[in-house]
Amino acid sequence: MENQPARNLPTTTGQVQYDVKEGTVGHFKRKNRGEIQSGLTHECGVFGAIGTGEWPTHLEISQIITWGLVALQHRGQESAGIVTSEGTCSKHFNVVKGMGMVSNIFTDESIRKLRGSIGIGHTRYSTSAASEEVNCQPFVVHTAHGALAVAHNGELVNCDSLRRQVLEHGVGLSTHSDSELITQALCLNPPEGEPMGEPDWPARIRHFMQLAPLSYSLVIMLKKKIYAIRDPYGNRPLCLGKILPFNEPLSGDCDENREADGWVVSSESCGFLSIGAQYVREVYPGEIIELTRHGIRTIDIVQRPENKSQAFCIFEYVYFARADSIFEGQMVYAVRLQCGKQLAIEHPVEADVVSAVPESGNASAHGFSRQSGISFAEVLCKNRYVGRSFIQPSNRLRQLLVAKKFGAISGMVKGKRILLVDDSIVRGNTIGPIIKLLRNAGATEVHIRVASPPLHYPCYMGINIPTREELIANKLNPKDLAKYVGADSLEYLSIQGLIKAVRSDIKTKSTAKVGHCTACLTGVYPGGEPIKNNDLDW
Ligand SMILES: O=P(O)(O)OC[C@H]1O[C@H](OP(=O)(O)OP(=O)(O)O)[C@H](O)[C@@H]1O
Ligand SMILES: NC(=O)CC[C@H](N)C(=O)O
Ligand code: SF4
Ligand SMILES: [Mg+2]
Repeated sequence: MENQPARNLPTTTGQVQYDVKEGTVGHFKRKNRGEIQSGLTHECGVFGAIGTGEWPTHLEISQIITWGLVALQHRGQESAGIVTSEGTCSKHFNVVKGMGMVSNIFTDESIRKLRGSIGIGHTRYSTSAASEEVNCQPFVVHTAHGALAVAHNGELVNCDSLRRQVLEHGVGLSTHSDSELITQALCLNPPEGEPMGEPDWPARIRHFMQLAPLSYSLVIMLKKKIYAIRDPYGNRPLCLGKILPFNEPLSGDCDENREADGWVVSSESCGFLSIGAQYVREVYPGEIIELTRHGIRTIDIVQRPENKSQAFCIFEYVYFARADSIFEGQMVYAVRLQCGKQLAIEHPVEADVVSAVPESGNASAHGFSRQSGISFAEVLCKNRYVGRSFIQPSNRLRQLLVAKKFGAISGMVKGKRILLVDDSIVRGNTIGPIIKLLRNAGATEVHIRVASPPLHYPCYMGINIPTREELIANKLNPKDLAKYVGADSLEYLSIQGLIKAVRSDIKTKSTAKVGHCTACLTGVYPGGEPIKNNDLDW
């Protein structure tokens, strides 16, 4: 490992060097996570809100952020935090953070404590550093120019080398979190210096973005403003919403010039209507937006290296995002529907009923049903009180637990040939026990269709995709997997089919403006090849 080339920052050719070996930070990744999981675990959610006009604002900022985080709860359930500013003292922010779900941390009392006209929030699924109180976000640091709070979704691909750089500046870090590292890196003076000792935050942010190409969506709060930032590849989502005066209709087109009571910025738009906000647009890849009580403005759009494409995570469409969120001008639900239609074109089958593995498989199953003309029926009930991941010592117990998570609606199943759609197969823990359930309930045939291609490679950009060895597609081809899980047939959507479904309704066809990361499917990483290493701690 000592002999590895220096893994520093983007090279002049624009090649990103991914810190993939187990280093100081890597060692702490996934610490305390010995549980057996199914699926892809989620990523983080970030949220920010600001009142416009006179301060103190009449908006209930901390309540708005709490509801915003509740809507982003599916992105991370380990811990959450909110930091607010009253806009009067640059040394003091109000902070509430804790382990667990949003509704447990933010009680009426803690929401009251979070006074302010501006604030940011975070809900965490850890990818770098352990799931512990000390790593909860937003991170707050006190600089010579006042306090700074940062909430981060994503994972730095060059974390180790950036860490070394920051430490070389004499800065101490108190955790192994890449998000704390970002917070400290933002405090570095930009190379061009700063006028008269005043901080030039946009220059600092640009400097950080040049040091770290991937992967982040950030909300950064100062005493009186928020910066919303997406990495130049646009890998993680981030969008803008406008809080309209009470009683104004939220439907219809929204433009940035319409009068606003406040602004919100969020990983996903799914919670906007419930907080009285209207979806405006996405933050563009590389864009730095400043939100103040006077409104919003784009400060800069940091470009990618010339030969590199945009790389929005395609799995946001497949699985991570809530179906009622909007990305690239389209509803996630509509894309999943399209994936199901494409799947039916690629892998038709004779069956009596099309059904879904709830939740994420639902929309694709409806798409399959519409395309094939085979009617849709629910055949499984999901117990919402059984968690997504679980600790069990044996395969037998693990499989029994999956079975416990679902129940078969026998009346819909008995004597039927069932075509069952799921959004993804990762480790293969879920689908086998479900097939067994359906057969026990009297299904005569069970055919599996997967609305995404097989996963072959790990993700270095904020998603917990297991090691190659754990990914079932690296052990069994579709035919053998069908046999292994007890299906009559099993087929995946093709990579081209997924891309086609995702892009079919995107207005612009310009390849400079549209691009998706498919690295976990293809092994082609957005910034270039990662340094290969077998000790991946994923
Ligand atoms: O092959 P495996 O490793 O077993 O994982 C695949 C399953 O995990 C996910 O479901 P999950 O229950 O996490 O979430 P959902 O309710 O959103 O579908 C995904 O939707 C698949 O159903
Ligand atoms: N899933 C995420 O986006 C995690 C953000 C950050 N890397 C952390 O571990 O806290
Ligand atoms: S590797 Fe997969 S999960 Fe990770 S960002 Fe790319 S598409 Fe998303
Ligand atoms: Mg599922």
